[in-house]
Amino acid sequence: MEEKNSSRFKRICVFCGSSSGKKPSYQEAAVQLGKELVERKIDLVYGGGSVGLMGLVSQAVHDGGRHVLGIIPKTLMPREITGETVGEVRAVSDMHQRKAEMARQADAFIALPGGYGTLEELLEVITWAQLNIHHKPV
Ligand SMILES: CC(C)=CCNc1ncnc2c1ncn2[C@@H]1O[C@H](COP(=O)(O)O)[C@@H](O)[C@H]1O
Repeated sequence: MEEKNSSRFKRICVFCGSSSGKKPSYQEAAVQLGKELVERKIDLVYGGGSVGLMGLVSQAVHDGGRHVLGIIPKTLMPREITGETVGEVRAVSDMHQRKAEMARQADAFIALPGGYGTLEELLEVITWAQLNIHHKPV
């Protein structure tokens, strides 16, 4: 069978909810996106949580054997990590550093459903693109 890759993206940043959301379709989409990244041989960078949609997408990518890089402020660890996280977890000092590091590590950005946090992260990378701070697809 022909392989789906080779994507021009090595690692994609996914922004998504720290909760699972109201509709099962959100959870399905998170798992489906994770599998799609695996199929295209793309690694993941994300906010590092094990909760909600963040947990689902990171688990799917990790289960498929791709590298998962989670970037999380130390202070958020008790709140957004329950049990084990998958892949590599990098602790940073604050939210700004987290977003900067996620943006630096990614070749492109994808947002799934989420709350204010997801919206804020997405809008930041959109405005950074508008300001020519980066030229990565959102
Ligand atoms: C309204 C506003 C601009 C608030 C600023 N607040 C935030 N800024 C940046 N990241 C956040 C903020 N709130 C939550 N996050 C992060 O965004 C991720 C998704 O959160 P959410 O479930 O979509 O929520 C979580 O990892 C969370 O730590």
